Amino acid sequence: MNNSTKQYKLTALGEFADSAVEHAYRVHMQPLSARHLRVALIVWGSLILLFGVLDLQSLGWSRDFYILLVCRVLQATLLFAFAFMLKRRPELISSGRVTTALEIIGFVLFMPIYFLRPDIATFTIGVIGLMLLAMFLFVPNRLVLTLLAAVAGVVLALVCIAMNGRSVDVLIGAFFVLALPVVTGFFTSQQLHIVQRRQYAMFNQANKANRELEQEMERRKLLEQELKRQATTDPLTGLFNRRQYEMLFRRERERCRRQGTSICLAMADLDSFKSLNDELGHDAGDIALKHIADLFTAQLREGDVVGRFGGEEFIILLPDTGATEAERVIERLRTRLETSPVMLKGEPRTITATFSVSAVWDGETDIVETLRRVDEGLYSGKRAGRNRVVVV
Ligand SMILES: Nc1nc2c(ncn2[C@@H]2O[C@H](COP(=O)(O)OP(=O)(O)OP(=O)(O)O)[C@@H](O)[C@H]2O)c(=O)[nH]1
Repeated sequence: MNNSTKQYKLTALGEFADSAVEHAYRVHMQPLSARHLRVALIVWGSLILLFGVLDLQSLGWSRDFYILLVCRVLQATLLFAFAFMLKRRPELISSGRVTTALEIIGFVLFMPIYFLRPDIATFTIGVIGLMLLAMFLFVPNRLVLTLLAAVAGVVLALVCIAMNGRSVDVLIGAFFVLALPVVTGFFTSQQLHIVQRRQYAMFNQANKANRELEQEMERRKLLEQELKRQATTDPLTGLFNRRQYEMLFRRERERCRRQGTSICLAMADLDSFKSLNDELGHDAGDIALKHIADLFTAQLREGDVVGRFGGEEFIILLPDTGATEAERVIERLRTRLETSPVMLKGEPRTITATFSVSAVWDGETDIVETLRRVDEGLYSGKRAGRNRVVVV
């Protein structure tokens, strides 16, 4: 038996064995049960009043008629009042105690008919039988409580018959007449309880499976985004990696070509970074790389694209920018780097870089061709003494 089957196990009385599940079920069913009960109460009260016409026919405006009328009006008022209350407070039915008390009071108030209308005694027993059956089928309540109210009704009826001096044979006959609807009602209602709870269990299981599926889809989406991020960015600086950069270059190159604007590519190679690593350690070198990545990103326009090409080399794509403007931007970047020391091991450390910048020429659709030229510029910048911008 798996967990879910165990959780929704049913007792012989058609309730969930797990009290928390049973409680949740009753709360779930409360609005519907309250509506059903309100209809049942209104029909029940109306029938009780309607049968007063029959009393009048046979008793006339007699004392007995008035006693019966008071009983009927009391009963109907009680039922209508409860139906009205249920509209505002449907939670009254969730424990079943109020409904059961009402059923027993209903039986008590019904019994005077048996004494005051001996002419229809057999008919009255039949009506009690019908009431018992209706109680099981139309009054939503816990099966065990309905059974309790029904037994109380049968005992009351039998006591009334006995008090009326009827023979044991009549008593036994009445017992069977009343027991039959109780047994029939009990087993029919039990099946209804079981079917409704099975539907509820299935509904909950389907909901749970849906929720799990949604969570799994969400998890996969996040995983996919994370994988994509890992595949496209450099883990240390968060900048685009080489593979992604090549794709972005082609896209921006094509966009600028369509719009008839220029596009420039620049590279920055940190100066003497090896000695920084050797002196302060690899971790300090990482902090410096991160600092430079943040500085470049902060200094450039939103449309500019910064990437890390591995090691201590950065690449900068400047879409919609001519060569003169690009040189100015890159020179500003170089100066800003030179004047923004980074704190390494508690000491400010100035880092410089050699830059090379070039316009992407017509016909250069692949980054490799432009890169070759920019790389040469970088090389000559290093040879010329570093910390400078070379335009190629
Ligand atoms: N901390 C750190 N260092 C790196 C990383 N990638 C590359 N480096 C280091 O960057 C240094 C690059 O050294 P070189 O290629 O000799 O260049 P350089 O010392 O900057 O000298 P020039 O470029 O000629 O000015 C090496 O020491 C690499 O280990 C990294 O991710 N983190």
